[in-house]
Amino acid sequence: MDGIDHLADERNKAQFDVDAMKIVWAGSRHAFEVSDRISKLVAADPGFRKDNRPMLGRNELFKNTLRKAAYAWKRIIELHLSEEEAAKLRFYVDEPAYTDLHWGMFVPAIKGQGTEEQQQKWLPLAYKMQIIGCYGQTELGHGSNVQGLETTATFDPQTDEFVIHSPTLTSSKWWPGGLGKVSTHGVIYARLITDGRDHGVHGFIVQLRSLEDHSPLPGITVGDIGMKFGNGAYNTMDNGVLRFDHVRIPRDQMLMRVSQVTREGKYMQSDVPRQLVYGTMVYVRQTIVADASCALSRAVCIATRYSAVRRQFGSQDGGPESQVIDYKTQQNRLFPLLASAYAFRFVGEWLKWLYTDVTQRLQTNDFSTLPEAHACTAGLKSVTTTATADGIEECRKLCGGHGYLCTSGLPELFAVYVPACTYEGDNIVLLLQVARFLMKTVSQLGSGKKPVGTTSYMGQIEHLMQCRSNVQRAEDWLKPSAILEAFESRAARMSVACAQNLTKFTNPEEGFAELSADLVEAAVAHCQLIIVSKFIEKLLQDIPGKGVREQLEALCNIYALFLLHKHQGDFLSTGCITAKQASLANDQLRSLYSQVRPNAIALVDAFNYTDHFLGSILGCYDGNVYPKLYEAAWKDPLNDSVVPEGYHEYIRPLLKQNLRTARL
Ligand SMILES: CCCCCCCCCCCCCCCCCCCC(=O)SCCNC(=O)CCNC(=O)[C@H](O)C(C)(C)COP(=O)(O)OP(=O)(O)OC[C@H]1O[C@@H](n2cnc3c(N)ncnc32)[C@H](O)[C@@H]1OP(=O)(O)O
Ligand SMILES: Cc1cc2nc3c(=O)[nH]c(=O)nc-3n(C[C@H](O)[C@H](O)[C@H](O)COP(=O)(O)OP(=O)(O)OC[C@H]3O[C@@H](n4cnc5c(N)ncnc54)[C@H](O)[C@@H]3O)c2cc1C
Repeated sequence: MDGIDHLADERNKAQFDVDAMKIVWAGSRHAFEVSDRISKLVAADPGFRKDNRPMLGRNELFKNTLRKAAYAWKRIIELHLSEEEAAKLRFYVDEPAYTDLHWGMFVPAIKGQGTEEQQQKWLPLAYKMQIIGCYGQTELGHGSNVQGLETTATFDPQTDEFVIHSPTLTSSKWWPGGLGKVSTHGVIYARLITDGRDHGVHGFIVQLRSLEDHSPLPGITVGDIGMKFGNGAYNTMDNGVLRFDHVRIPRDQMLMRVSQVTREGKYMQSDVPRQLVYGTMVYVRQTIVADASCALSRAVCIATRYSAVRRQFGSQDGGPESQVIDYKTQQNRLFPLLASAYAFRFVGEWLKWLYTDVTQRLQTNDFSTLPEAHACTAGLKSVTTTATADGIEECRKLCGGHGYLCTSGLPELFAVYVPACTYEGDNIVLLLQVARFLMKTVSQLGSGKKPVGTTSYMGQIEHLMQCRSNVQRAEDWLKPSAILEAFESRAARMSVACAQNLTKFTNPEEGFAELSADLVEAAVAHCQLIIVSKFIEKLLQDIPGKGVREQLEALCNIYALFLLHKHQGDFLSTGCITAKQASLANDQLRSLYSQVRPNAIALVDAFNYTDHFLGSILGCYDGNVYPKLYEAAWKDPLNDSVVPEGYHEYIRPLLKQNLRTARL
């Protein structure tokens, strides 16, 4: 606007090489270059404008999303973008659309659960978008309890077909994204019934709409489920409702990698575990963890830049007031979120590696690491999305009143992000899955079976049950070994306490239900340990760039000590640390805030977000907030006329009536 960088002084304070940190954040130089190029391409293209979203009505908003999705696809083809580049384009376009479910769930479901033959038939059509698919699992009556789904797929040996049917209102499919108005096909989950026997839930490819005129096929009732939380936000997505009235599909449209139905109607299971039917969810949960760091870093970037611009109180001799970022209370709320964004980035990287490893093993029929992959994706999805949703709202509050304006970008970011705590598995339900995994691990400790992977710390259970932290000075908390021991012993003791309490119940399921709140806390402790330890492992790698390692060490320590402070009840009640040590951790935390303070703006610059992507006046790169806020206000449609519409109908009569009353 005025061409001046109002944050230049802040940028000059940085004690590290920001460009090198950008590469660490992106994951590699190549990833940085792709991300940088595609983000600029999207930002420069008026076809991807998004600032008007909160003002649009649903129909207009949705049509605009359809236009953008088609335009994005056109650009992907024209520019010959690779899959990696296309995925980045989707990310920077920053608008939930049916394509997310097509590429993110429909295609992976066919890849993971379809036979070679089925993949060869369906994937080329899906890759060219000649068919568009959704993931139809959840029903009006059942979401979390997948085994409770009611839709049926009954094999008819006469015709070699399955009959897909919604027997009750509650069996209506409800929520699938892309289903409401767009999808031509869906991977639909239904109870497989052959010869009167129920074999549980399986996936089927079902055509929903005509490829000629888009009308629903006979027997199919389909539509959108209605407006969701917030303006704009997730309302660009057509989450749908769907009912089947005895819809027939050929037998070969059952996804048959895990189990098969023969021409004669015989049900057969491969030697792959039935849990692979849930494989698409494992894949998406892993992507959601990586996405958490993106959403949180975006909110933190806005709040950090604005906190450096915003001044309140503390003016001396007529000088400027204090930057709000210098208040310790602001730092105590903001810097742990900054540290969390980095922590989630690195754990997301690691989880991607774990997922790739499991997928490779599955291809060679090695299923041994599947339970851990399930527990890690479920638990980390839960912990990172909860912290991110809460963190975005905290960032809004950190921006004071202006954070409540749509032009801050934060209300829409919150509204679009918060369903991540529910979709792809309710966060509490997922933590209970982690708890089951932990209880199994604890129960096997005496059996000689060595715990591996993320539970390998349980291998030193005797030590972890009795060790006492040897921290004596605040600086001792900077030692990774001190942090790891505290987090490992807290997690181990909480799990063991739950396992011991469970033995008091004769019926283990009853005990599990009764103790579920404690079990969820144990699962959180375990997941937080994973995040802390993966951050520490990241620091063991070669990290080039002046001062970059030092900044990451400070952020890692902030993340760990902030958690220790927040959950000190756990650490104290399990006897892992003393009250004095908890207090020393807090002293160290304050000193780390002072260390990060001069680097704060550079640490958020390292995310390399364009102003277009941030979509926030408060977070704009040049920090020139006030003129932009002032100018944007005048662009609001309410200011199109000086006297508002409705004045003659509703304001003037009131004023006139008051005049008459006053005269009386
Ligand atoms: C050209 C390119 C363009 C590029 C564009 C790119 C765009 C990409 C964008 C991608 C982003 C994608 C965005 C997606 C947006 C999200 C949309 C949201 C979609 C959804 O919400 S889909 C619906 C999700 N639903 C759920 O998550 C339901 C939650 N419930 C469950 O998962 C299960 O029912 C639950 C809770 C696990 C219980 O199941 P149940 O069978 O009753 O289980 P048990 O407890 O009895 O367990 C049995 C046994 O199985 C193990 N188990 C359970 N789940 C799994 C699993 N997933 N994997 C492996 N194992 C599993 C469990 O541990 C038990 O094991 P035991 O050994 O103990 O027997
Ligand atoms: C924006 C959005 C997009 C979605 N997209 C899709 C999609 O594309 N495809 C699809 O199939 N589905 C989709 N879903 C559905 C989503 O996967 C489910 O909503 C989710 O799995 C949660 O299930 P539920 O709604 O049945 O919640 P419920 O299970 O009914 O949860 C209600 C409450 O009960 C609690 N609860 C449930 N079970 C237990 C338990 N065993 N122990 C303790 N507490 C429990 C939960 O913690 C929660 O507090 C989407 C949902 C949303 C919000």
